[in-house]
Amino acid sequence: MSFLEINSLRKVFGDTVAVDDVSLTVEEGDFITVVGPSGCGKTTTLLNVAGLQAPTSGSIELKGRDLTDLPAYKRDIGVVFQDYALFPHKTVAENIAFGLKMRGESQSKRDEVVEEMLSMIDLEGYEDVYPHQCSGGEQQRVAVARALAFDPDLVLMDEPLSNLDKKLRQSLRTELKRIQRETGVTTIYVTHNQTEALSMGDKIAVMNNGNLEQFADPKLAYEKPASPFVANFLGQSSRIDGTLRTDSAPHVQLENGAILEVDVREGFDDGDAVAVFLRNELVSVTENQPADVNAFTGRVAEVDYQGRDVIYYVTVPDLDVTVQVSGDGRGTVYEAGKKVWLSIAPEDVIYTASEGRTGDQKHAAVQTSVGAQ
Ligand SMILES: Nc1ncnc2c1ncn2[C@@H]1O[C@H](COP(=O)(O)OP(=O)(O)OP(=O)(O)O)[C@@H](O)[C@H]1O
Repeated sequence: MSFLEINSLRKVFGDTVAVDDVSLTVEEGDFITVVGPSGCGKTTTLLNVAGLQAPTSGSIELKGRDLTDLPAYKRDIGVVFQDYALFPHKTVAENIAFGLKMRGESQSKRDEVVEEMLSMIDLEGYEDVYPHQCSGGEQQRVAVARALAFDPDLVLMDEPLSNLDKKLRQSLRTELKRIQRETGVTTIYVTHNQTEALSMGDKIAVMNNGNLEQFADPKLAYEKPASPFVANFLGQSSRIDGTLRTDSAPHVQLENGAILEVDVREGFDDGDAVAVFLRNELVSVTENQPADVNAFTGRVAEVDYQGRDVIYYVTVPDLDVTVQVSGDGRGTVYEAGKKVWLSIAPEDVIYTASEGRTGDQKHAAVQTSVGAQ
């Protein structure tokens, strides 16, 4: 039995299937990130776990207890939602102590916990301050403290950092991870930001269209995606379709006859239709022909200089696609029209079982990921 078990969760609103069929098991102390494009069912999943919505079907068990008929306030679950604002007319201390007060804890116990929480979120001395006197980042830290103060079994966070600027979001990410490590509280964290999901999660759940596409260690999901959707969603890459050949030099045979050497992935057989994803940071771009096996010549079609990095869109006739690659912005920056060589090591070539091709995919070879920030 796992700490949290979500079994075949389904939630339908009229004609809309918000969550189709999601099953997920979470171990105690884990920090799980849930990521996926807008409307894929992340928030609905969380609301059902929190008890703020009732599932159409399926069940949720926490510590072996079926939560289905348990109201939200009896679930021992702390929530931090993007629009779940602090109580504006209560001080920071009163906000943090709210759950404890509801439980009938004494004033001295509440004061003790508030002090402990304020120290944890680095806001000592903020007891009597009101939310409107706090910055956005401070308010979110107070919201986290409020969710943790009553020592919940589980904490659910829905895009808690999305209203903050990039720099603050990065520092709060680190802080949230530290707080979670210190408290050891099992946490489910929803975001549409892939970097956040990969960097924060002990495990990452990738959702699409109300379903769970992959639930795995972030590195595994990034390097061995379970589906073309996951490969495309986690990271920037260019897609090419072909057929896997697992003879002496394993390779993917592309439709135009070109060959990309690859490592063989467990579970794949000779003749499988595969979708190859060239991660833009794993493709090298050079002026001279490299000695590597997977080397292709092409022409720079577009240059996107970003300071430290430079992104090139290189048209490669042999691969029949425009490949997106990142180069070093600090060195020589190639101009549009320049002839260059692209190469990628066989072990860096990512592929998944192809979901069946449509005519559109061939022409949409440059796949930028959705929602990257
Ligand atoms: N109360 C509701 N009534 C009707 N439809 C809803 C309701 N809540 C969600 N939906 C629909 O269910 C689907 C999933 O929504 P949900 O909010 O769970 O997605 P999400 O992945 O959290 O999206 P976002 O990242 O934009 O917050 C969407 O199509 C949404 O419009």
